[in-house]
Amino acid sequence: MRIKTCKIPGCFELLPDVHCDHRGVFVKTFHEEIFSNYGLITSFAEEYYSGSHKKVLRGLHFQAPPMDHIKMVYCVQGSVLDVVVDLRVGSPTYGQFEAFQLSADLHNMIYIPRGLAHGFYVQSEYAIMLYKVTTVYSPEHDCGISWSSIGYSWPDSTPIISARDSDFIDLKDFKSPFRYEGSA
Ligand SMILES: Cc1cn([C@H]2C[C@H](O)[C@@H](COP(=O)(O)OP(=O)(O)O[C@H]3O[C@@H](C)C(=O)[C@@H](O)[C@H]3O)O2)c(=O)[nH]c1=O
Repeated sequence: MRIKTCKIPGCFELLPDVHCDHRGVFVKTFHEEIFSNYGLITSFAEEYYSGSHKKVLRGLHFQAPPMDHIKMVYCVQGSVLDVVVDLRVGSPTYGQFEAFQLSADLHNMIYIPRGLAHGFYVQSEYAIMLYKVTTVYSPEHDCGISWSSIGYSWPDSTPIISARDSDFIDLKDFKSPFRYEGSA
């Protein structure tokens, strides 16, 4: 597995080894010792996935403290534009976004530290996104900021979104509970 640092500190793009043969591919997405050697968290509390149609945009989501979490995401079917936003006050990239192409063909994964909002836009006919998170789902702490308020040029100005996602506050009006601590 190769680990690429990103613009936003504590965020990493993980590139697992891909074993191809006449049957298809074999990809290992988590290995405790490798993660530990890279200083990444090895204990996850939940894993889940979503399936979404083309033009769906989900996000931008995070869980507020004390239920904030590290999140690992990857696309096992289709392709998405995956976007994170740094909400950690004091971070050198506070308020900035970073976008990644994630796809089943690229086999890449994003390791997202606490204090970042996350979302994605589906470019393929259908996309399945898989997540590992370090704290359990807590509806009272499950929050978001408006996808259209972060200064990113999404490829679609009228994506398919949930009612909840359409009501989130703009980034500029958001009072962040997150503080940058110099690492993930
Ligand atoms: C996230 C989540 C949702 N749910 C429920 C709530 C709701 O009834 C249904 C769908 O929830 P949502 O609309 O929030 O699903 P979704 O918009 O797919 O939420 C996800 O979005 C992306 C961008 C993320 O980063 C994820 O962490 C997660 O927040 O599933 C759970 O039971 N457990 C969970 O962990």
